[in-house]
Amino acid sequence: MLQVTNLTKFFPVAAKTPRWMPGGKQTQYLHAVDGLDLTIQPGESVGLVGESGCGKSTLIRLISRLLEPTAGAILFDGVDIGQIPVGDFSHSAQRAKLQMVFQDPSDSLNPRFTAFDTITEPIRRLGSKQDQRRLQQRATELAQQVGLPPELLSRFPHQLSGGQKARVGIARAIALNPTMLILDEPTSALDVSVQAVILHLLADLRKQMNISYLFISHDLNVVRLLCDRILVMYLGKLVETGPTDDIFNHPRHPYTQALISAIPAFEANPHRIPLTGEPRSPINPSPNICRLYGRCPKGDDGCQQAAPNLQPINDYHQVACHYPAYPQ
Ligand SMILES: Nc1ncnc2c1ncn2[C@@H]1O[C@H](COP(=O)(O)OP(=O)(O)OP(=O)(O)O)[C@@H](O)[C@H]1O
Repeated sequence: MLQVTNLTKFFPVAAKTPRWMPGGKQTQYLHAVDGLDLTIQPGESVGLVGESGCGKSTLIRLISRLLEPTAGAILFDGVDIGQIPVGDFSHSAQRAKLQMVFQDPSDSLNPRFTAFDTITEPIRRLGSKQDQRRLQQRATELAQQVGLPPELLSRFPHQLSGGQKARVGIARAIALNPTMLILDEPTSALDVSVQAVILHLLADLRKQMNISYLFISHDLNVVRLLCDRILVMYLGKLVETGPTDDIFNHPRHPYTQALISAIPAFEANPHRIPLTGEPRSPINPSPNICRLYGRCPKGDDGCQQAAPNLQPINDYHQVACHYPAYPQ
């Protein structure tokens, strides 16, 4: 269904070397996505997890052709969509089959569109031509499928609750019977009780429609509920992949272990490994975890001590790996 090979995105960042130094000012590159391979089978639900700044959004913007890759191929349903120019992709046949559900429904819905306009927009843009009565009928079917009362179809986003807006975004995404959905933290902006309802809706839709999911989340519990397999991303690379239960029960990579041990529990966990940005705990000093990746403006000494392999470049920390040799 989806096969990504050696996908790479480098962003140019301002060079730190002053112009007057030998060699002059050189452009350096931030390796947001760094030679990444992944495959998703038909009907499979795959979770992508990783800390803030590891490259998740860049990866999905590449797959959904919102960004041009530096290198690599993106094969979707046998077509190398990486070759379709970014401007043409939104009108292509592949776009109809590859849909997205975005993070915050309040931000992603057009405030000037009613729920009906939003849900039927992909049909009008990419589907077969349909009269208004048929569109109304399809919008009602979709609203029922996602649990949105059809009488709300005439409302604008500001007249809907967070959960209702999330349902509108999902109805829009499934309007053209896609084979794959990319879900970018679809429930992170919702309060916890609504989150659970929307996650169950997504699980049900997958069963009914046999759609593949690429599900991005910070929340491992959410991924556990919805995904067959997990990809763990760190500094632009996949550092571990495996069936969900294996990743939870036997995480192999130190970063995955840190992520899993950070899942909130009722009792304090003495073996918890601090994640990036957290103060190191006296119980587990965790010397190889960079606490400041992406946030340290000048590569400070504390950071150097916390991660001896760290090599600050410009305003970012670019490192091959903070961890000791890891058995692949
Ligand atoms: N257009 C850009 N130009 C330069 N750097 C960028 C650009 N977009 C993203 N980056 C950098 O690429 C890295 C990866 O960013 P990305 O948004 O993909 O991370 P993320 O894992 O999605 O983070 P979050 O979970 O916080 O959304 C970050 O260091 C970010 O600052």
